[in-house]
Amino acid sequence: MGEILTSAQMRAKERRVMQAGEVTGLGLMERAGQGVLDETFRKFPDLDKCKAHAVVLCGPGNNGGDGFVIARGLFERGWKVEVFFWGKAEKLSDDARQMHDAWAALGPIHSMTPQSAGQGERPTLLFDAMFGIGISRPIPIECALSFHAVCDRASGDKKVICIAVDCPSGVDVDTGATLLRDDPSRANGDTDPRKIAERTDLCVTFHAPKLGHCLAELGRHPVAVVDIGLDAVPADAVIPPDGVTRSIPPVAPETWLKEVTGLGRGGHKYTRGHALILAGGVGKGGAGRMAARAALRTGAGLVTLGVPSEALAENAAHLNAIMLTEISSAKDVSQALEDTRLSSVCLGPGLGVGMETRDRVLAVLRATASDGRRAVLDADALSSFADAPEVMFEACHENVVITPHEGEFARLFPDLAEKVRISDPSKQGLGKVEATKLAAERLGATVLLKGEATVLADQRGASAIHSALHDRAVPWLGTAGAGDVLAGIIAGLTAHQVAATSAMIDLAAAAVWLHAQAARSFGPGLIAEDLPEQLPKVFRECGF
Ligand SMILES: NC(=O)C1=CN([C@@H]2O[C@H](COP(=O)(O)OP(=O)(O)OC[C@H]3O[C@@H](n4cnc5c(N)ncnc54)[C@H](OP(=O)(O)O)[C@@H]3O)[C@@H](O)[C@H]2O)[C@@H](O)CC1
Ligand SMILES: Nc1ncnc2c1ncn2[C@@H]1O[C@H](COP(=O)(O)OP(=O)(O)O)[C@@H](O)[C@H]1O
Ligand SMILES: [K+]
Repeated sequence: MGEILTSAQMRAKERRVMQAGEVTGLGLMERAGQGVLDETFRKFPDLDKCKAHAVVLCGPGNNGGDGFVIARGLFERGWKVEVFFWGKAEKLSDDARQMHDAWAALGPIHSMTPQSAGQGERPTLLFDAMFGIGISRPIPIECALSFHAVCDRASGDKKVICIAVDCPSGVDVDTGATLLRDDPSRANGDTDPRKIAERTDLCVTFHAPKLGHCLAELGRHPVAVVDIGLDAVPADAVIPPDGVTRSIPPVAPETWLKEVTGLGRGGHKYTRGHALILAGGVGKGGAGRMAARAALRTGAGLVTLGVPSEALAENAAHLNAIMLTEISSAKDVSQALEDTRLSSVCLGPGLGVGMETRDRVLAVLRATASDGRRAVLDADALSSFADAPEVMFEACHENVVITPHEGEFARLFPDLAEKVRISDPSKQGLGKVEATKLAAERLGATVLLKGEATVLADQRGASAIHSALHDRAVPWLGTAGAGDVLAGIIAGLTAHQVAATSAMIDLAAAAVWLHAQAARSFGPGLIAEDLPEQLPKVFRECGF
């Protein structure tokens, strides 16, 4: 599908499809509940053959409605099913009420308390259908305790397999954060709602992943997406295309990569572009050299490393295909960029924090402001503006991408970073995606916020997430210099003439994918130098 939705977008979509008469709320709920079962048995095929024991915890909203469908589906398969309900039947929505009543005709509904839920034998499966995308405040402590009481029942010693319906209860799917109570002393041990996500083995969501599913905070369980028939109405009939956060990689990464980057097309070295990478002084050139090598391996026709005069000898001893030039000041930067064959510039890695770097950044931004050339600002190029970020914001333009990690992001956007730490949306907390979008708007350029989940946003409101979680996890990418290589890959991709028509955010997203793919392909033991050398294999596998 390739789209990642917010809870509001999901609801808008659901409403639109129902208005179109394509499906009823009851029909959606039935498909949702059955879909959870299908995905559960796909993930745990051995359970499909047995008639085991399950507990379903149902909440007061439509998430609970899905739970009653799940209970009925399991009962019809011959399972022993216990249902606990937190809420009042008369307050349920019509759809959830009907599902409640349909279950009530088959089996008892127990009131959910930690005491009642803790009785009896440990089940094979526990379905958490307490709260889904409608959560607006931290979940009741009794619900959290009931969940754990089932997992920890004294009778039996097997691990209970926990399935989250739509999301682990208590998680805000727009941010991936768990809503916490004000009083931290009441959020310890099993009363800490984050523990539910930690114990979750599989989360089954509907139609499309939500933002929170793609961000690391939600937990490390796999997420399955089931089709509940909402594709009858195209997404952009409901939400403008730029409003939907895209998932990187999309469904067909190779085709996407070719379209966005133009890689694999013909041309000579000048049409493949010339990237200029600025590196630091004596003994500080490694980061810049790695970025330069990544740019060359990514397909820039030429790459020049610009270093201060005193570092020329050191760098000359390290370089062959990469050219070397002296760039000792902001004036040298401006002069170098008078050569318009230089089609992309990358600066930051190893450059040093201070006024000199700041001046070089401003020289690059001035030189590229109106001629379509691209600039990548990373590391020290960003930290040098910690005292005066607005100076950088003022000079940035749509052909710039900044690639901060969370620390660098906080230096430039301290107010946004602070709000990301607040988990309660009623206190103006922000998710990582929303914060990145606001940062990009402020900057007037593309922001690439790195991490396990890398979030990208641009000045037009477009956004994307590359989620290195679950089957795409590459923890070994957390190695010194990996970010320098990413900056170089972007410089390499954006240097290319055929990439001139692609939006910066798309090229940066392609770079993030190539970077992670190179790390996946190399495997554990990876060091940053290995990344550029792994790119040819990745390109071959993509059919270039
Ligand atoms: N949308 C779709 O496309 C589809 C949605 N489907 C399913 O519906 C789910 C969304 O349902 P939902 O909107 O009813 O919200 P849900 O997550 O059940 O929780 C809200 C309820 O909890 C209550 N409540 C909240 N916080 C509380 C607290 N701390 N303590 C106590 N109560 C609290 C809140 O009460 P209120 O805030 O109004 O007082 C309300 O009653 C979704 O996740 C998916 O599973 C599928 O069936 C098919 C397609
Ligand atoms: N656990 C992880 N899983 C996936 N990617 C990671 C992980 N840790 C780090 N990365 C990626 O590695 C890179 C690290 O960049 P950065 O923090 O700038 O490192 P450095 O400054 O050492 O180059 C980023 O692209 C980031 O997304
Ligand atoms: K849930």
